[in-house]
Amino acid sequence: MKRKQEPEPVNPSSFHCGRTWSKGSLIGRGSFGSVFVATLKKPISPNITLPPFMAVKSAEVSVSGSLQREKQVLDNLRRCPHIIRCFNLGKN
Ligand SMILES: Nc1ncnc2c1ncn2[C@@H]1O[C@H](COP(=O)(O)OP(=O)(O)OP(=O)(O)O)[C@@H](O)[C@H]1O
Repeated sequence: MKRKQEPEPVNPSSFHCGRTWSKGSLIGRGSFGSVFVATLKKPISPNITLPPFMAVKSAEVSVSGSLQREKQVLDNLRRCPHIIRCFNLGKN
């Protein structure tokens, strides 16, 4: 059986709010952050395909450790088709 090709990691320095994507309306709030619609403005590179609409979680720097752990869990589960992919983690 052929294994699905690993998605290329997104370079954090090229994933900018305002340049690469723009923040839209609030979708919901969780224990340590708020989630907004994110709309892709322009492709990062021809090799990396991002969806036209994504969800972006915004939180205070004080809880950035929790976001990092959440990304780690999502990265570990990236081959599961039922788990969302975390494209990037960054400061704005
Ligand atoms: N990838 C996503 N796509 C669409 N909606 C999302 C996505 N992630 C989160 N949401 C929405 O935003 C809300 C808040 O999400 P968040 O991950 O911050 O917290 P939670 O997982 O619901 O709760 P908690 O942080 O307490 O575990 C969710 O309940 C959901 O409605």
